[in-house]
Formats: sequence, structure tokens, C-alpha cells
Amino acid sequence: MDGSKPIRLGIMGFGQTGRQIYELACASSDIAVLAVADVGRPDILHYLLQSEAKDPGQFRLEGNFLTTDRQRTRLMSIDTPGEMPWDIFDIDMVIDATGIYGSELDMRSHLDGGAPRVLIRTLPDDNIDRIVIPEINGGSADVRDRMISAGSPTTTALCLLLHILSEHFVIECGSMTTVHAYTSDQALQDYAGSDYRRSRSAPKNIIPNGHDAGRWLGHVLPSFAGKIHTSTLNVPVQEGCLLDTTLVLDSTAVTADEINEVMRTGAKQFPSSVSVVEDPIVSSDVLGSDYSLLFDAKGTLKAGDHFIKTLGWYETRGHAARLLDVVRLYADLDRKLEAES
Ligand SMILES: NC(=O)c1ccc[n+]([C@@H]2O[C@H](COP(=O)([O-])OP(=O)(O)OC[C@H]3O[C@@H](n4cnc5c(N)ncnc54)[C@H](O)[C@@H]3O)[C@@H](O)[C@H]2O)c1
Repeated sequence: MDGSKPIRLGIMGFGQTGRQIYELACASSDIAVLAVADVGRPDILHYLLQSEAKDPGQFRLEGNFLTTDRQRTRLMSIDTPGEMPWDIFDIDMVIDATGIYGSELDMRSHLDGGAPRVLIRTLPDDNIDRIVIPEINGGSADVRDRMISAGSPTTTALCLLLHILSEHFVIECGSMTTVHAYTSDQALQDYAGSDYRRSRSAPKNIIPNGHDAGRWLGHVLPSFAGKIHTSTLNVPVQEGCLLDTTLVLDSTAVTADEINEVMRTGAKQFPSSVSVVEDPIVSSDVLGSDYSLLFDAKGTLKAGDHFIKTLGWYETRGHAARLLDVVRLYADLDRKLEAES
């Protein structure tokens, strides 16, 4: 970053993730958030931001603008990507953090509205230009990419785990269950939803759900395509998630201690996204963490000759930080192209 020209960002969806992205951008010196699109009223969005921010006093609402000493962000009441006039803000990229606009068609609508690039917070519904987890496949990012996904919090945690371990061991196959905080698309009380189990009360139940990470894993880690089954247990916890992964290794010689040692080395390789916890932590201990994977050394077990089980913690704030990493990655590619031309 040359310090003189911040990256100009738009955000659609000012929910938990959108607000975390905004807060992290405000704490940085290289990203300016010029516009936020959401269905919510500006005063309520401001109220929600203040209710959970680390330094709430810095955020002011001035008419339809959210301001800080450094940022001036227009709040727009918009409910479809096609309605948002990104061109008038001259942004470099939009992050769609609504979680509902994941199709190629939706992403094209952002582009047609004047966003040069769109990055979604979740896995896509269909094929897009790229799924990028910078530590793993950032090198494959292409300056021509327009429709990008940064995976999801769970996908990133799983990919980091598999990437680090697979540099030392041959993993034949495996299964991941995320024991996941409930999400805003679940019902508070039993209420007819998109399927049977999603229609049941989130704070009352352990709810088995599918997870799409297995379907897309091969786009980030080609050698794992079709090899890891992924699922979710949504539990009555508001925040904080646990990645429970079982792996079948080809070697019989690998010990739980060796797995932990490799993860400690991996944490040094990726210091901003991976850490290893040695303490007996629980989910509320990971709230506010910027890591994408807090590997739990006490959770590593071996059964039989080939079977290894691991635990890892994460929450959405780490994903908000990774989304901004992707924004910076593409801004660097743009700068390189500009410098070459
Ligand atoms: N938080 C998690 O752990 C998690 C995990 C998996 C999936 N998800 C999904 O990812 C998505 C984003 O996560 P989140 O926690 O930030 O959710 P959230 O519900 O806190 O935020 C979504 C935001 O998008 C806005 N929004 C909804 N529909 C919109 C529309 N049509 N136009 C403009 N704005 C709209 C909402 O007003 C809200 O501010 C959600 O769909 C969520 O279910 C979240």
C-alpha cells in the first residue's frame, strides 16, 4: 500500500459479518468503505453496530451517512444487487455479506451496477471465477477475476487444517462436522422454513444440517476433491463454532503428538489466520478472535492404525478479516497491472 490511495470498498448486507468487516476496515489505514447497502433502517444499523463494537463511540450517524474521524459511508436502503448504483461511488470492489446472493446471476447484477469486482461471504450457489483462501490458493488469483468467493468460516478453517496436515501426511479421506452456533436464517420458534429441520427452533435444539464445503473443497485443494464428507450440527449457542474432523491417514506410524507438532509449525507459517491453543478452552473463549482456525491441541486423538480426530475453533470475525485479505490481494494485483501498463 502506498498510503495515498485507499482501497474503495462497498458492502452489501450490514449484518454480523458486514459490521465486522466495516469495523476492521475502520481500524485499518488502507481501506475506505464508501457505501453500505442493506434493507435495514440506517438508525437501526447504527444502533446494532454500536451495540457490539469494541469502540462504539467512534461511529456516528449523520443523516444517511455513517461517519468516523476517517470514514464517511453512505447507507443505502436496497434489497437486490441490481438496484444498487455502485458506479456513483466509484468503488474497487463490493463484498456481498447478505449470505443470500450467491448465484452467478446475482453477482453479475453487482457488476452491471458498476462494481468492478464482487466478493461473496459464503460459498457460491454455482460456478464463479474463483474461490480464494489467500494462504492456500492466493497465488492462483487472476487480475481478470470478477466474481469471487472467500469460502465461508467453516470452509476456511477446514481448508487450513487439511492444507497444513497434507504437507506432511497422506490423507486418504475424512469427515468434518462443524458444531455450529445458530445462524440468522434459522427460526427462533418452530416455523415452516426451507426444509424440515430448518423449520425447528434454533435455541431449543441440536439441528443436523448439511454443509457445502465438501462440494467445493476441490476448487481450493484439488487433491481433496470428493474425499471429505462435511456436515453441520447447529446448536443453541449464539457464537463460536467447533470443527470436528476425522481423517484416515495412509500411514500407521503417525501419532497425535506429531499432528500437534505439525499444526504448531503451520501456525508459525500462517500467523494471522492459524493458532494452536494448548489450554482446555470452550466456545465462548474464541469470541472476538481474528483467527480462522484455533487448533485445539488437547482435542487430537488417535484410534486404531489410521484414524486421527482433531478439534479446531473459529468464529465469524476471523472470516471478516480473511475477506479483507482477499480484497487486499486483488488490489495488489490491480496495482501490479497498473504499474506494468
Ligand atoms: N454467522 C454465521 O456463523 C453463519 C454461518 C453460516 C452461514 N451464515 C449465513 O451467512 C449470511 C451472513 O451471515 P451474518 O451472520 O452476517 O448474517 P446476518 O443475518 O447478521 O446479516 C445479514 C445482513 O444482510 C441484510 N440483508 C438481508 N437480506 C437483504 C437484502 N435482500 N438486501 C440487502 N440486505 C439484506 C440483513 O438486513 C442483515 O443486515 C447469513 O445468510 C447467514 O445465515 C452465517
